[in-house]
Amino acid sequence: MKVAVPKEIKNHEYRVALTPTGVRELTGRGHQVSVQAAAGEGAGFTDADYQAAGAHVEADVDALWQGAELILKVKEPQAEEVARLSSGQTLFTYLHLAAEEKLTLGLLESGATCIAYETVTDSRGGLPLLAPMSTVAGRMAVQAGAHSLEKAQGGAGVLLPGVPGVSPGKVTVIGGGVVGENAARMALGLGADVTILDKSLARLEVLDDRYQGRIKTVYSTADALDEAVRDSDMIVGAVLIPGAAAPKLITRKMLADMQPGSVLVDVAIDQGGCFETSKPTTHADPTYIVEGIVHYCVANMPGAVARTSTLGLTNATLPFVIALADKGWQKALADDAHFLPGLNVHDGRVTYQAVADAFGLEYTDPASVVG
Ligand SMILES: NC(=O)C1=CN([C@@H]2O[C@H](COP(=O)(O)OP(=O)(O)OC[C@H]3O[C@@H](n4cnc5c(N)ncnc54)[C@H](O)[C@@H]3O)[C@@H](O)[C@H]2O)C=CC1
Ligand SMILES: CC(=O)C(=O)O
Ligand SMILES: [Mg+2]
Repeated sequence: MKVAVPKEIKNHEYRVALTPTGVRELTGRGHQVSVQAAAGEGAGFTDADYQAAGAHVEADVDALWQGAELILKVKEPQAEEVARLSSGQTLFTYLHLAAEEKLTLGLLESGATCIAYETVTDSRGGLPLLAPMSTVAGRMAVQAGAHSLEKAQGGAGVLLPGVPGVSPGKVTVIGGGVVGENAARMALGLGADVTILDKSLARLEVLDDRYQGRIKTVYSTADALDEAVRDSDMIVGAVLIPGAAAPKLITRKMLADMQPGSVLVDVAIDQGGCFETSKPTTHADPTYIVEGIVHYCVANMPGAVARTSTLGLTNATLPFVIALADKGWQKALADDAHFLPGLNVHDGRVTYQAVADAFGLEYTDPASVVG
């Protein structure tokens, strides 16, 4: 199969979808891999590394896209990438469609087959291609939030660990999944006073058992959210309803109850964000202030630590990439009930229920298109 790896073009996105190690796995199976010139640079891989693994390094971006059957990316396609996609091509990347109507319509119009990393499942109820980047983003969330608490960033001037004789800062994490647990671990490591809210009692039980009371767990209700808003120096938004737009859990009105200079870190921004006042920001300009509250809403947080993130992401995606290249998308998805929910769009049809629901579009069962 002809596989193409474009250079990512989203603002400050330095990850790459395939490493030289991945290229070697594919070329060893007889596939042809083209990698855009400098695609791996930000993650520490040179064109020569890719060539040594058997890739063709392509400087002409038009030729790269036009010659591809399978396109591997990291971030959701930007407008100029959507314009390059055509019917008969398969795209495998993060999509986050429920938060992006224009992108959804563009992919439908392209006629391409679009498989999302973030809706592939596993036998333990997890999201194996989201989890590595959620781990990164959760760990980064507290670094970013702690920096945002500094006065020069508009923050309240709170140092999370406190000092002897001064209480630590309070961090509340809403959603105790992969992002939430990793954020909580970092905050705990810094010496903050940490609480996790979740709607899943089973998940709170796991966290309580794992952290033995060092992290407080609270069942998420409107009352619990009101209390979190009044008490927290930092709130991390880490909820997910797979494939769907995030619920708005903190409204603009609730910001008035927060201490000025408190910080909201909305990691769930890639699914639309879980705070009413969130809007996507970039690494170039990551924060803004609403009602005195600092908002950090970067939708591609792991891109800033591209070396670690690329290695973590590609460890998880490579087996699926190999299946797509070896078998073609139809058989790869038909053979694996956990890969099948990755299919979001095929030949002008939406094949993921939550995306169809988000925009009132017709839903097609993915099982019906894989034959
Ligand atoms: N901004 C960025 O760069 C990145 C963003 N993300 C995003 O972070 C979000 C969280 O991802 P994961 O932790 O992997 O998901 P997850 O599925 O592991 O965890 C989500 C948790 O939210 C809980 N939840 C759902 N609705 C809730 C509610 N109303 N109140 C409280 N808890 C609720 C669930 O029970 C679950 O425990 C996703 O939107 C993901 O796409 C992930 C990586 C990078
Ligand atoms: C999950 C995601 O959107 C990211 O890693 O950028
Ligand atoms: Mg994202």
